[in-house]
Amino acid sequence: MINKMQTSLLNFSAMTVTPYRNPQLIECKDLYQFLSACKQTAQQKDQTKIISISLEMPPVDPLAVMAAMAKPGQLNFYFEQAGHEVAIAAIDAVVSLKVAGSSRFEQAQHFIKSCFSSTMIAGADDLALTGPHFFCNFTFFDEPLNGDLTFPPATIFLPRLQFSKYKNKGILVLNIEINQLKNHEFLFKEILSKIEIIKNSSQIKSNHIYNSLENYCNLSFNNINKFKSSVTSALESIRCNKLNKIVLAHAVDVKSPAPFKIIDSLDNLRQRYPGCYIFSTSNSKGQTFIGASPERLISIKNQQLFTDSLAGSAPRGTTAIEDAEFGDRLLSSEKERREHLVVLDFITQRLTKLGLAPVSPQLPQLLKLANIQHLWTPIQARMPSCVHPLEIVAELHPTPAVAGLPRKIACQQIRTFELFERSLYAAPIGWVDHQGNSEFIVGIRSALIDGDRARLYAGAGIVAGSEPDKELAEIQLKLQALLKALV
Ligand SMILES: C=C(O[C@H]1C=CC=C(C(=O)O)[C@@H]1O)C(=O)O
Repeated sequence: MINKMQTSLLNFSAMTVTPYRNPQLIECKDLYQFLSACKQTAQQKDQTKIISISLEMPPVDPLAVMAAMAKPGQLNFYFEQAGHEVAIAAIDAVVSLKVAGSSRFEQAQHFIKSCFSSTMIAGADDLALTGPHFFCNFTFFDEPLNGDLTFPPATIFLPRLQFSKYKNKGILVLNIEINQLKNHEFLFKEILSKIEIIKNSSQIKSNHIYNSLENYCNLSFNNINKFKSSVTSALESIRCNKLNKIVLAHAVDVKSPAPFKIIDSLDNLRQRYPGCYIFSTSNSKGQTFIGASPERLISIKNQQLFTDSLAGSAPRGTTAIEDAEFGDRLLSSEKERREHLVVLDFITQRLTKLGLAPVSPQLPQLLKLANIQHLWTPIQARMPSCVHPLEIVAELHPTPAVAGLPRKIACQQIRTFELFERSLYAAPIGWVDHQGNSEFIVGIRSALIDGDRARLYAGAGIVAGSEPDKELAEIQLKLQALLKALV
């Protein structure tokens, strides 16, 4: 049976069971009784398949929890915004869906809705990031070329364990299949042991080793000329009015003397890029997609939608004066402003089409990251309750910040110009919760890690007036920034 110390650690006095949307509050004295109550309630509701229990915990680092608990062969997800003191680790799947094709966002939405309708939600509900969350990654294209299924076009999963930290609070969400409750004594012990592992997750020892390209065997830098010739051809399409804008990317393959360490690389990324969204998502075959993206596709909190137009770039200066000069030049460049406006107009139109009323400032601002600065316009809108977050994702992806305009022609040309599969590069990666909250980022400044090999991706927007050498310099800047953090 549960002992007194464990009971007090879990603070069950604040705990409630909320079956479906009919709040029926049941006070529990300890976890064991609580599980019995869940079992009984679930038996009464015969459609219940999953129980989601949220518990307040000490504010342990979710990356340390990931290091202690994630195993190869599982679906895993990590997400952190260091500047906003929020991080989430999602480990292993209770239920998952993998689909392809043009209806993938719709299928994902139906899957999530149907799972939520058979989930009993219990425990702490007055904290951020409680309750079940579905973690999703979608590839850039809805069908892979050459049957590349490293990551399927859509992967959606409900984790067995989700540990988040928001400011000074830790939140554990356990999602449990109902049949596990049959043996709730065993389950109870298992939960306690997980709680112990989380509490004892030792801190990540930051070693701040930053790499340079010399450390790696570079497998594919020679394609760099191909990138420049693609930019030249794309400029020709723009000149002939076939295209207004296209975003062309380049991939670099590197081989390290030893397997890449995902946790250490994520730790490096969060230290170096606190203003970015640090992420990793692992398939169950040993490959991980990792990155530090400055670009938010959507963030929905309490029915308020936030998104960004992010396009137009300049390097950071080495002195404050040089940095301000680069920033001023970026803000006043007609070419960069045009590249930016295409994205802003597109997002505004797409949201309006869905019945939203987006608002944004008149002029772009500068978003300054450690290695680069961008033109940035934040966009806000109230979310109607009838619109699902994935409808917004489906409508926006891919924006002209990563594809181009007209979107269909740009996407066709990307497939002919780029010699590699984009996979999760520049694609939506994020989560959806049971209350309509959601966060999706665009998977840029990213790499696919497979043992000792990494494929790094970076792209740049091409519009009339773009110069192949400058675009190449921009993507090299982006690639180097990521490469330095991979260890
Ligand atoms: C496509 C990428 O960046 C986009 C986001 C911000 C600025 C961009 C640019 O200035 O070209 C790109 O549109 C990338 O980094 O791979």
